[in-house]
Amino acid sequence: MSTIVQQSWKRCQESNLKAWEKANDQIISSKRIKEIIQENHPLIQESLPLFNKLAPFLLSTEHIALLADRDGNIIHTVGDPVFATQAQKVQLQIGANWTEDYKGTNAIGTALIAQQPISVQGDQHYFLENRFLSCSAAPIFSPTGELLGVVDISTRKEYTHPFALTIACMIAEALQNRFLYASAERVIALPGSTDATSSSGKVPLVGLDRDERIVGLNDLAKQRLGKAALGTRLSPEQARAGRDVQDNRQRFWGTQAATEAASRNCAAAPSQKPQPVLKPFPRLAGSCPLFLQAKMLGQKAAQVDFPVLILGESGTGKELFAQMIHETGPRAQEPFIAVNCSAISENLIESELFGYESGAFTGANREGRIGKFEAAKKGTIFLDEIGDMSLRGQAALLRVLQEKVVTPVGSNQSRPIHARIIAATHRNLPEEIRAGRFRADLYYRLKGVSIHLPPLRKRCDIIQLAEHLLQQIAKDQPCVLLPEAKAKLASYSWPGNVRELQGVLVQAAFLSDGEEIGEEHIQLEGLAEEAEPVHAVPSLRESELAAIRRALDSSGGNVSKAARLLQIGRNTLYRKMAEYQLTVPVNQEKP
Ligand SMILES: Nc1ncnc2c1ncn2[C@@H]1O[C@H](COP(=O)(O)OP(=O)(O)OP(=O)(O)O)[C@@H](O)[C@H]1O
Repeated sequence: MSTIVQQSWKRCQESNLKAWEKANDQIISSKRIKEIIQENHPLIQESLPLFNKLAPFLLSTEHIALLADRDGNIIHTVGDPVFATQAQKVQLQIGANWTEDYKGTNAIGTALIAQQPISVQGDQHYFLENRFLSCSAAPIFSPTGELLGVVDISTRKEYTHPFALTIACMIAEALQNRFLYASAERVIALPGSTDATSSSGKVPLVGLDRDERIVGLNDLAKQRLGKAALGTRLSPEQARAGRDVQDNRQRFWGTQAATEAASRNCAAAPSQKPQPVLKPFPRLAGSCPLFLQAKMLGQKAAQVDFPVLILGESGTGKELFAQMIHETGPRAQEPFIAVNCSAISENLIESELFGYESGAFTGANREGRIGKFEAAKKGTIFLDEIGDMSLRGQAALLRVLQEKVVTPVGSNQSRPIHARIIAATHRNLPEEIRAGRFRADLYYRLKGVSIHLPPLRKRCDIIQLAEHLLQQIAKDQPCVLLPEAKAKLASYSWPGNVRELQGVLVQAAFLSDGEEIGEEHIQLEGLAEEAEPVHAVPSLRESELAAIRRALDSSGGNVSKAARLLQIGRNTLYRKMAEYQLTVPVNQEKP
């Protein structure tokens, strides 16, 4: 174990965290997540292009990349949905806090404290439940040296990759450079940057303001000049010898991919290529970060021709999503043909998909019929419920994907196909593959880009979505949701997702017979009482109270120690204890 990890374990033990117990698994409230995302807007803004560039490479590798703010809150993730689902079981997801206080030794929390890049592998995690993970994190600093957050790459411990830490460091460094470019009038590379340092792709960069004062340094420049150089002027010799690089930042990226990302997204670079314009998905409503993340992937997928696999529970909007990808892409003028694979009987699947010749089988149309692939022409074929397709159908489909031709039943002439393929399923395909019900080779062919649509119960924008749907339902007579109705909608678990919400709202609009929808008009399936509260998110006050109780427990009533654990001042803690009417037993109270 590295010293950093050992020190972290010691901190966890001193804080009385029990490795075998469940780690604190609170997810912050959706309102607070929105605030945190707002507060970290520049960090997210700068990170998005890098994360988006990385995302396709993570897709089939069971890796995810995460961005956490300086307080350890996860604010953005991309990567393989299969691993993302496993990671969610230990709250490695947006809205969770991964500081050591909550999650013990882990890459995000420990990198924040150590302020250094770190890998935490399997058993090095403090909590037993996290020991299936392998995580590598690198802190992100502003050009003036403040800690802004952490980039983390995580996977299962069996898939540990030695480059994960390097990639996390590269992203953190790239982000730092982006901030430097954004904050400085001019950026120069210090002399000597073409020697030994350049082989590592690193260059000492100095950001200068209009008066030629140093306003930012990257790590290497900080090592050279010292942090005290901030606010001073470079010596005339240094300034003369420095190379102006404001327009050449792509040199500082180690990889071609990163180079492209840099040149595409660097706001200040005159040589900037235009950003690919992502077209809006007009009919898809929602503002939840989980949903927006999926939407952004969909918008990007619309611009390219890769196969797309949309995953999500029934009623989450998979078909509508596929339509949006089609309608906003270059094939929009061509047909969109949806096929429900679960509704076609096994022996008709070939004739449905590939067509048949006249007299191919009893009951067939006399003239024959073209199949769905040909009907889609140069448009999109949407294979819904692909997880329910028979193994025979899968074998036939795989052949078509490999050979790009179809042979109608009863014919020996194959015909080329040109349609783009989007598939969707509510099933867990890796599990289906393990059970022998789905072909792995077909899965990998279909999942060029996989997009996971969150179930409604995990979304924090239910009310916004409800209001959007209501507008569509009651076009002529606008309806308003009263606060109690909103509360009822927000506290239901929505097993039928958006489709169920739509149905409930149609009924509510009908029952209310007027402009206002009250609680009594919202008729749920009677599951509400059993259902977990949506998101199981405690309020901010509840979380704060729980954190304070826990800190006091861990510190055995020592208020100073509890305040340190909470990273607040002792007086603040006393004030909050008074506010929550918390007392420490007299015999336990220590200064
Ligand atoms: N984000 C959204 N904004 C507006 N309407 C939505 C959204 N998501 C889903 N819907 C609506 O919800 C209904 C169900 O969506 P859709 O049929 O696309 O779901 P699905 O996941 O394909 O369902 P299934 O798996 O059962 O086929 C549709 O009427 C769709 O228009």
